Order: sequence, then structure tokens, then C-alpha cells
Amino acid sequence: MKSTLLLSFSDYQPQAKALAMVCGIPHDTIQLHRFPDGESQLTLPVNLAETVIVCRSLDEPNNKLVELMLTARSLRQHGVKRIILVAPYLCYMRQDKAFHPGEVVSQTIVGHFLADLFDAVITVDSHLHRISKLSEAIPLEYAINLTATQPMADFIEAHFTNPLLLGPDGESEQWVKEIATHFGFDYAVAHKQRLGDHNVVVTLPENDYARRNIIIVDDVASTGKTLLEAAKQLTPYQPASVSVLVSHALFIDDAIEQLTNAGVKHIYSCDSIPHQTNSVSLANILAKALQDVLQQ
Ligand SMILES: O=P(O)(O)OC[C@H]1O[C@H](OP(=O)(O)OP(=O)(O)O)[C@H](O)[C@@H]1O
Repeated sequence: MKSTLLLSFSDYQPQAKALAMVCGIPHDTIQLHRFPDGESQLTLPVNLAETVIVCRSLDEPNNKLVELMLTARSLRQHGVKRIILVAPYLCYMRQDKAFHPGEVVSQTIVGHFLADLFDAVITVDSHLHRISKLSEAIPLEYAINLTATQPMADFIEAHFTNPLLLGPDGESEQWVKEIATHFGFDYAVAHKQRLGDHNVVVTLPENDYARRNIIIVDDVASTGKTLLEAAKQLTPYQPASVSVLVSHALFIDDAIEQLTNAGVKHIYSCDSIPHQTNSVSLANILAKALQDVLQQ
């Protein structure tokens, strides 16, 4: 048995291979076949290792969670001692509270499900708004929530001159402030009221937005409505440009088209979810965290 092996599915292979290369770990592929009835058939490599890292982002989560369970249980049956999940985008972290009687708190249920399968979980900019640590949702010693603020700051520094960062809601301040601090960028944070899945109201703080290159920064773009409403509020101030940068690019349905139609000039994202807007690689921050865990 080799000592360490990184496995990925075809949906995240370039990013997983890049991570394996930075870490100097061999990479192999889990073959996936979906039967006509929707069941998944998985085939693991024949040669495994004592420690196996499974690298898969958990957008479109429902099939992927079942496939992770099949993968992890099968790896254990084959004698793998340590199984680490690297999920740059972690699903179900937004349903963290029962807002109405009977509502299921998915965050902790999915968290315990992953803790039963894996020995460590590494993710990036997880949506932890009502808990302070990922280990409160995933009860593991190594439940690590990284932040992409450093590579995002480096990207902005390389592509913009004197930008103004805008967080579209109070929760985004943690990321916007940290990115701004790296290079002394100006920043502001808006207020958001969520009225429904596709309906938010964004109120901008007082600021001189005219003739500025503004970058709206957030953790995740799902319907894109949060970014869209922030961009629309900026238009009357006649900024030089409005761009967006997010950690996780879900961009459901026509989100990109709506942002473009609203005058958003550039749409950038980290590569936690494969998307046409991917501009910022997470390989280096994931590799550092993974190497730290492997040394334990
Ligand atoms: O692209 P969208 O569909 O607008 O979704 C993305 C937004 O949703 C999340 O916050 P949310 O509104 O859930 O607020 P919360 O911080 O209160 O959970 C997230 O932080 C984004 O701001």
C-alpha cells in the first residue's frame, strides 16, 4: 500500500489534480456510472493507500452525499486507515436554524453524517453565520474552515487600481474587511433584508461611489440576487465600473446574464465550484491545510 493517495471524481478533476500536485501526492480517479433509475455505481482504484483524501466539492449535493457515503464506507472495507474529505464548497451549511416549527436543521445533520464517514474535513468560506467553528456542525477534531481572503486579495491587487470593496450584507463584512486589510483597500458594507429565495433588498451605506472601481465581494452567489441588487443600487452613483468576486460560484439559472445586463463588468470567482468565472485558485491554501492535517 502507498502511504497517501488523493482521489477525485471527474466533476472536480483539474482542481483535485492541481491540489495533489502541489502536495506531491499521487492522484487517481473514482469512476462513476449513473444507472437509468438514478442509482450510482462507483469503482475505486484497485491500489489504495493507508491515508486517502477524497476531493469533491458539494454543489448539487444530494447525489454527491450518497456517493461520498458509498466511497468512504468502501474505503474502510478495503482497510484504509484515515480518510480525509477536501470539499472546497460544503453543502447544507445555510440551513442552520429552525425558522419555523418542524423545520429540519440540515447543517448539524449533514455535519454528523460527514463526521461518521471521515476523519477530517477541510472546506473554504463555509456559511457559518450562527456558529463560530465548523466543528460545532461537524464534530471532528479536524473540521477546518479556511478562508479565501488571501488569494482573493492578491487577485484584486493584481487586477485593480485603487478599488473600493463592497460587502452586500452584514455577514460579508468578515471577508470584505479581511481582504481590504491585506493591501489597505477602501471598503464599505451594505445592509440586506432577505424577503424570499429570489427576493432581497440591499441598502447601501453613505459613501463616495462615483468614478470608483467597485468590487462586490461575497461568500456565495446562488441566484445572484444579492449581488444583482447591490449592483443596481450602485448605478445611480455612476461608478467607473462594478465587478463581483465570490468564493463559491453557484450562479443558478440566468444569474450571470442578469448581472451582465445590470452593467456588471467583470464576474470572478474562486475555483471551489467549476464555473466559467473561476479566476482564483484555492490549491495553495487547501494544500497547506491538508499538509498540516497529514502531519498530525
Ligand atoms: O445569490 P443569492 O441567492 O442572493 O444567495 C447568496 C447570498 O445568500 C447568503 O446569505 P443569506 O441571504 O442566506 O443571509 P444569511 O447571512 O442571513 O444566511 C450568502 O451569504 C449570500 O449573500
